[in-house]
Amino acid sequence: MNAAANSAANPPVALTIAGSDSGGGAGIQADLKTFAALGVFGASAVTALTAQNTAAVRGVHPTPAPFVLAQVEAVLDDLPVAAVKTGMLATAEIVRTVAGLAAAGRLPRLVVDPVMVSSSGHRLLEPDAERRYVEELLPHAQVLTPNLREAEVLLGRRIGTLAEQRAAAADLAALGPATVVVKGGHSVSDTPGEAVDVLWHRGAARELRSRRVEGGNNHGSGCSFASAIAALLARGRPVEAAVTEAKAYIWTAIRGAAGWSLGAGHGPLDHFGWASGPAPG
Ligand SMILES: Nc1ncnc2c1ncn2[C@@H]1O[C@H](COP(=O)(O)OP(=O)(O)O)[C@@H](O)[C@H]1O
Ligand SMILES: Cc1ncc(COP(=O)(O)OP(=O)(O)O)c(N)n1
Repeated sequence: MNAAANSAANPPVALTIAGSDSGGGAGIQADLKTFAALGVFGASAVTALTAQNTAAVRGVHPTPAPFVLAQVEAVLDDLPVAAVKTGMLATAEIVRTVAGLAAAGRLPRLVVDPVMVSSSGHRLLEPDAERRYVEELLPHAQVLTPNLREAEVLLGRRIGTLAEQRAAAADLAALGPATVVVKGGHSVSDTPGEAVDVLWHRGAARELRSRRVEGGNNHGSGCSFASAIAALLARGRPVEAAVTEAKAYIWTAIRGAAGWSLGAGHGPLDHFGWASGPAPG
């Protein structure tokens, strides 16, 4: 079957290239839930197994890079993938493999979430893979979505204020991605009470502001935000609309889970709006 063809009767298809979170809150599990919630059929290539729950990452078992390639090619050779999201890439070899696919033009509407460290503090990317992101993968990203800490690593400098967050978005765009969102879930000092993301698009910075939801259930918020952007791109939204709608989606998902007590650590999100609709079961 021709992977580029998609009948009008079919749902849009998106692919996530990311790690598995056994706890179900982040990684491919969050990505596939987000795709489904936004009306997109999700395919996946698993870059690593993690033994993880809401409180800790207990172990990481990366996939050999050639097998990541085999998964991605199996999907691309068969399904009409309209957008791709990358998350935890784990090793320098996997970053190189994904960058090679992107350079060959095989990853449409590529959203890169440069996952490096979990909120529980565990490394999810080999340190020597950080340079490869900058040199090999970022030039092919359509949208880049670092959190503040990841933006600091990619640029090699501290980001402590909103002005610095805005400058970071511009400087990251200069590395190649057409659009950059520097996420503010881990707030800079001058935006208390708010989650302020900075969107760099078409040469200008814009702030996407929302009230900060208190309660601490935000495990997988970065994964789900990037997946929402990819899903909305797969549905044909222009980039700026996709990012704005993804911000609204993630706020609702975080707020919906604010009263949940799933797990002893940072709990997962309400991807399907269960808190505001009929309760499951
Ligand atoms: N407590 C919160 N209240 C509202 N929005 C939040 C909160 N935490 C994160 N967000 C939003 O969720 C998205 C993911 O951000 P962030 O948590 O910084 O990413 P990551 O999970 O990669 O660290 C962003 O749009 C951010 O503004
Ligand atoms: C397998 C896996 N991938 C990514 C993450 C990080 O998730 P993210 O949404 O970026 O942030 P936190 O949930 O860690 O705040 C992960 N933990 N596991």
